[in-house]
Amino acid sequence: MLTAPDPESHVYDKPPAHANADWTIDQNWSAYTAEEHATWDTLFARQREMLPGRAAQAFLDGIDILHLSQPGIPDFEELNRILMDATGWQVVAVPGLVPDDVFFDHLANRRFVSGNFIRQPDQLDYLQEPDIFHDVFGHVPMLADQRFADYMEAYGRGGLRALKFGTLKQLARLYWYTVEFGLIREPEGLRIYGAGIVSSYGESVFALDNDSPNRIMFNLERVLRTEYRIDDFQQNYFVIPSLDELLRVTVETDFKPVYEKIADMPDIAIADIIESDDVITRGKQDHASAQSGTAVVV
Ligand SMILES: C[C@H](O)[C@H](O)[C@H]1CNc2nc(N)[nH]c(=O)c2N1
Ligand SMILES: N[C@@H](Cc1ccccc1)C(=O)O
Ligand SMILES: [Fe+2]
Repeated sequence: MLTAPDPESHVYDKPPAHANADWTIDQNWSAYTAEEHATWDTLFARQREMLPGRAAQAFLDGIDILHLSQPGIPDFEELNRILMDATGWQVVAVPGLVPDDVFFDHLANRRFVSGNFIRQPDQLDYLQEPDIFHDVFGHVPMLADQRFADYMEAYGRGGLRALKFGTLKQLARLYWYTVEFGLIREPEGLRIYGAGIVSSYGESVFALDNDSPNRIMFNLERVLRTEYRIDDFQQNYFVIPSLDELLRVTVETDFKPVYEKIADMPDIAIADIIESDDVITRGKQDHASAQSGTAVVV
């Protein structure tokens, strides 16, 4: 069984005994039970029904290129043969959240880290930490796209730089609002490509159709300054005009002067709209205001 009975059990401060020095472990694919494979199939079937007309073209292409519609939890050995061939990326298993420098180093070397455990059948809709469904179904299809593959590698290098500059908080917001919760404008309309959206049944509808969140055209400085919440659907989504444009303003831009410029500027609160915003939808924010309790803001 590769399950997560206790969320705490997947957070470590040094590699656990069964892990390698770079925190990777064996996926141990043959240990998945029939029930665990069935959980993957249930999640997959639900999402694939949702995604036509919602997911970005690059994401849909990735599902096909990687043969992800085969039943059962993917075996990384098989998946990596195709992924390596497509873009030179690999998926490696880790026991849970790994430290920032380890995470960035893997990305910079075209290795995407994935949890090897899958959520329990009573956690289909919500999970605190990334399991293999989020990590593989959510993230890996985009890695079959050459442009996104280059973006993620450059992000890893950028992460190692940000650690030196003390700007991790700002750079992590870029990951959040693109890799995890990004929207893209395609000829037929807005589409989702962020892994946190595409792997979520509820958010894949909410992010596009609900009138609660803001949808704002992507602007680098703006995103680096914007707080985010980790406990509920997002209150802001940022829309990139294309993957080429995302690469132009990130991979081809030196962030050092950007970090210096925004160092003196205030952070932007989660749902605020600022004057320079190119707003697509001004959200009513009724979903957020209906929730009790305070948001966990980062
Ligand atoms: C910004 C920071 O590096 C980021 O949150 C990292 C930390 N460690 C991680 N570890 C795993 N396994 N997966 C992740 O997505 C991350 N994210
Ligand atoms: N170009 C950025 C790094 C980066 C690349 C791609 C995505 C995100 C960040 C820097 O100079 O630090
Ligand atoms: Fe993720």
